[in-house]
Amino acid sequence: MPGDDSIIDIRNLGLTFQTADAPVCALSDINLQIGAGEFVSFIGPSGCGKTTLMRIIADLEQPTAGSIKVNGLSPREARLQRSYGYVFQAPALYAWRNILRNVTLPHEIMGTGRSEAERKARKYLDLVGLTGFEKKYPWQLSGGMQQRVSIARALSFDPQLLLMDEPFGALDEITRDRMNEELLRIWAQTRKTVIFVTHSIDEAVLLSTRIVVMSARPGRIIDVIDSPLPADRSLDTRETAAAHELAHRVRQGLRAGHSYDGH
Ligand SMILES: Nc1ncnc2c1ncn2[C@@H]1O[C@H](COP(=O)(O)OP(=O)(O)OP(=O)(O)O)[C@@H](O)[C@H]1O
Repeated sequence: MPGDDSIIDIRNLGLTFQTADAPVCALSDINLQIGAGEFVSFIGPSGCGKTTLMRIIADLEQPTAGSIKVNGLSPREARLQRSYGYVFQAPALYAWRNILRNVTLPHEIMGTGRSEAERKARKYLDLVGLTGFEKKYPWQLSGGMQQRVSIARALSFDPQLLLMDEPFGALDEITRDRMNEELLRIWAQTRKTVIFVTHSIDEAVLLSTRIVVMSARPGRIIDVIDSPLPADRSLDTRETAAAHELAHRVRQGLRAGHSYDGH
């Protein structure tokens, strides 16, 4: 269990959006600590606040209750220190820049010298298996490959923490399986702390060391499950009895969470 060295420390956190008609309570009473090297997935019904929670961690939204620390810092300080990389559902690549230049862009903005930016970009493109594609443009790559570029870009600052918001949600199942394998490999190699949002029970089971099950709006934590699966995993791990049991518990949590729906 993570202690004071938590990468993420969330206490009694809530967020209510003030909208024109009525306040929208997106998150309520969230408590969670995440330690270094964990792979934590958030799973829950649409609209339960998963993206909002990621956005709070990334300093893109401000909580209206409670507190949050990222790497021991406020989200704003953590953002300024580039403590995390963010991978969105869509790859968000620039069509007019080739793959190498897409990864070097944030470094250029930060004022990193060109050769250093390229060295980093090449290193992380290699890690995600895209050596040889540096000169291609995004439209010349498949969806899975484009998402690998955005993972390389997120990793290229060598952040301790990787935030991934349904990164493979738009991919077909076969590509998604391959990306899951890739991510297992990258995680084993880099030991980043990963926070991962998904709608897929299979994906959460395969990848996570902990699974956080959330209820329908207002998003609350229904269950936090430590994975009993071995560290060394492959797609076949999903077929084991332990994985089936884990999936069953996630499903039960999701079902219980739905009873909050409509209050
Ligand atoms: N800026 C905003 N103003 C008002 N309401 C918002 C705002 N952003 C999000 N919401 C609402 O807060 C709730 C949580 O949204 P969020 O996108 O975090 O859910 P989610 O769990 O990520 O959903 P999905 O799985 O569909 O991506 C939703 O009901 C959404 O409509």
